[in-house]
Amino acid sequence: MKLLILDRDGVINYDSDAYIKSLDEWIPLPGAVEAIARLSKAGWTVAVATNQSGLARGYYDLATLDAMHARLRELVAEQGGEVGLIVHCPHGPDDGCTCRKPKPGMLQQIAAHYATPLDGIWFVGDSRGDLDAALAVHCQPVLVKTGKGERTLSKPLPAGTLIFDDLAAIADQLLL
Ligand SMILES: O=P(O)(O)OC[C@@H](O)[C@H]1O[C@@H](OP(=O)(O)O)[C@@H](O)[C@@H](O)[C@@H]1O
Ligand SMILES: [Mg+2]
Ligand SMILES: [Zn+2]
Repeated sequence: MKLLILDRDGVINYDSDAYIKSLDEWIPLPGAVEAIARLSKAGWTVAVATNQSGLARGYYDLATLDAMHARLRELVAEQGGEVGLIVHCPHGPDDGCTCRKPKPGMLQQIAAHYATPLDGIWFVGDSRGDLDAALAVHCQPVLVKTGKGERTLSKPLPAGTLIFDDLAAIADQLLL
């Protein structure tokens, strides 16, 4: 199965150290919507695994998060593509959940949904926790330089991590 799993903030849309707290703050990165559409039109399933501790922190509610994801789906659909399963972790760092990256719970949830193994599946993120979540379930860790990617790149990376400028470059590579 051609499955690609993406982190959201810093990969699909701009991220902020102040969190993405409203639909207005949710702004796609250049080329990201087009990249998802190109991939899905070429037969790829593009799923999303995103930490959303802002919910636990009370910065925004589930309706706002859902509106962001509806906007993403709408924009990709306008380009003739579609977005697969979007899974989020609503918990805070101290909640001890199994889904907050770097734990791999969301990746496992996506694999179960599509009844497919995760080995070698690319998981694209901008933070070290994304890369560690990938490694925990034998996904291929992929770092983009957008969002917190440059910050992540300033420290040693897990061996074998693939590095790309942005999601558009990843689509170019996968669609070669
Ligand atoms: O990159 P993904 O997983 O899609 O989402 C990250 C967001 O949930 C937020 O995660 C927070 O980390 P803490 O949850 O406070 O550790 C901070 O890094 C914020 O800047 C960021 O917007
Ligand atoms: Mg991120
Ligand atoms: Zn969680």
